Amino acid sequence: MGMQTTRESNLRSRMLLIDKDVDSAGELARSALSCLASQPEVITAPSGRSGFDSLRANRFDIVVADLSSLTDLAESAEEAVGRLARVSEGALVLVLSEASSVSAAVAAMRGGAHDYLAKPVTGQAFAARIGELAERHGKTRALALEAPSGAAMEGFEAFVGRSSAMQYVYEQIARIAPSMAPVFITGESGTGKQLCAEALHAHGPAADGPLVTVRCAAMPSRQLEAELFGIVSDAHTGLCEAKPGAAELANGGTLFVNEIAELDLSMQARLLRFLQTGAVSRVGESTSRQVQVRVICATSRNLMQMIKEKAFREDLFYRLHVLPIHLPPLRQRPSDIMVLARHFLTLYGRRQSKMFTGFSPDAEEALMQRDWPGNVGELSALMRRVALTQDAGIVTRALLESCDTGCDQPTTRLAQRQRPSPILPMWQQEQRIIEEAISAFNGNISMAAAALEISPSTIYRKRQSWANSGAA
Ligand SMILES: Nc1ncnc2c1ncn2[C@@H]1O[C@H](COP(=O)(O)OP(=O)(O)OP(=O)(O)O)[C@@H](O)[C@H]1O
Repeated sequence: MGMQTTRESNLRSRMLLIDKDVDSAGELARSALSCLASQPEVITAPSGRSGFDSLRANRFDIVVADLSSLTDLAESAEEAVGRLARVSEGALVLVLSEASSVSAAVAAMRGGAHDYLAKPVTGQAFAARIGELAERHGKTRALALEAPSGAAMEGFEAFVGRSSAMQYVYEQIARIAPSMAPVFITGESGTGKQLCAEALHAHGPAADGPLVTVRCAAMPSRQLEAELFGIVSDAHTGLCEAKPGAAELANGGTLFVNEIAELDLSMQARLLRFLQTGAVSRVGESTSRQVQVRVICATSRNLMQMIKEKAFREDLFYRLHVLPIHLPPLRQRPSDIMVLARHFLTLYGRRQSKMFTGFSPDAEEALMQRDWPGNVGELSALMRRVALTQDAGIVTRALLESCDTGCDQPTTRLAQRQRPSPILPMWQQEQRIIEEAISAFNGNISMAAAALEISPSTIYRKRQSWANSGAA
């Protein structure tokens, strides 16, 4: 049997589904795609070889292949997936397998698959995985995939955003909030780490207690110690006033230590002792008092690298890194950009008693093209300036550019899109970053992968594809 088209072809992206059981595969695709706002055209192929032929003849955006249907393509699963991946030309490759075996997953990833999913798969899980993959590989726009329309949450607590990456964050927060165990939030500056701590606290067992935040950046160690653990008054000089620290004030609630990487080694030792004993003693005090707090900490820095450089204690890291949450940068969830831009424009407009009706198409295009190194914080600041500068109505690109002068990252300003040359191809930059990480960890791929926040199998897969293309 040849190819079957299961949807009409006036749609933007195309998916190839290779499965010997074309009927159930088609059924899976139909139920999965009905969850997506924009539905790709689905072509099914009953064997590896027919799928391979379709890939050679047509361009696809997504390839989904059942591993057991590829046996006519090559003897080993790795080789079969490799052959498909090589003719897929930039498509996302997702491999399905009946058995959730580690070897099948490893073979698929080594062959060049972007991800692996064990069967049976529900339509919703399938759609969510494709959405995640598209986000991770920056293909959301190309694939015109949006988060599931019915199921997606517009936001969560103070978070705004309905991308699949943020759906995953909301789900993680809801899942881990009820525990008292420490949470470790990672994410670039402006991705919402403070909001995440607030949402965790609001949904946690200590929600009735206080949430006390300490921001460790740019504070002298002595002051930070007093800030965290409190201080007694100096009886001799009378210069300082007694005050409780954040750990004490958070008793019965949550202590949020933001920018934890800024703690020096002596403060790290002090925090570790506190986590081990639950006892707080103020600076200058010989006694201590017991407190009950949930600890959340956050960083935008690479702690694995700091541990390697002996700038951060490994034992403290593992004590804190119990429930990790990663907040994705805005550039990896482009479907949130305009949602957030409208949200902030309305918010700041209202504060100025101004009514904005939206953005001109070229303004939208400019916002969508920007990299947002300062993430949501940067977008929020830009919208605040727009609301202050313009009276009301439509926001144009020219206005955005004029408001962009105060941007912290001048190289990304809307008016200055041209980058320094030469620009290396993405794969070469990626190869350099990955190889540098591997050598920084003396060839230890697991540690390099952890530092880069990707899976080891991604590194293996990429190295394999560079070797195949002669780039290694
Ligand atoms: N998804 C979101 N929805 C709405 N507002 C957001 C979102 N993410 C971040 N913000 C807003 O962006 C700003 C920066 O967020 P926040 O301070 O939580 O980031 P952060 O990761 O803690 O940044 P930093 O590391 O710079 O402190 C805040 O005003 C926050 O309210």
